Amino acid sequence: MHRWLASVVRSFGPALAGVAWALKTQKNLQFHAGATVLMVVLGFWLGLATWEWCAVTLAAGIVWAAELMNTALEVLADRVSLEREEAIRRAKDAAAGAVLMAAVGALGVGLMIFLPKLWVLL
Ligand SMILES: Nc1ncnc2c1ncn2[C@@H]1O[C@H](COP(=O)(O)OP(=O)(O)OP(=O)(O)O)[C@@H](O)[C@H]1O
Repeated sequence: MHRWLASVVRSFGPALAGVAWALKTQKNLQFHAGATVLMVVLGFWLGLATWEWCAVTLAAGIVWAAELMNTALEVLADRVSLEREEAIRRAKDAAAGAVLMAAVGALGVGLMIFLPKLWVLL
């Protein structure tokens, strides 16, 4: 149990370094970070219910995960070849598509939760 816990904690180091590196270098992730901060501020201001926090947290987490996986795939693809390759184009496009789908889902969740509350206030 103690060894298992120690290895779990040790694996946080590289994982956090990966997030930090991606945040420093990837403009899209910086945009997601800004959107996440805005979401949290708005959430506290509007007093979201627990289930609403669950929905927006899950939606934001999926977008972060998709963007980080997209970044990982881009790094690996560029390591494989910097030449124009059909397979690399398809792989990068599919990974970018995953981010797009996650972002569309998150936008839908955000609109459904935040819009009615903002509407009442305005
Ligand atoms: N080696 C390649 N061969 C063929 N097409 C490529 C190649 N590299 C990039 N592309 C095309 O250019 C697009 C953008 O790829 P790029 O690696 O520049 O991502 P990016 O602009 O950094 O994307 P993101 O904004 O998600 O970080 C890809 O989706 C793909 O269509």
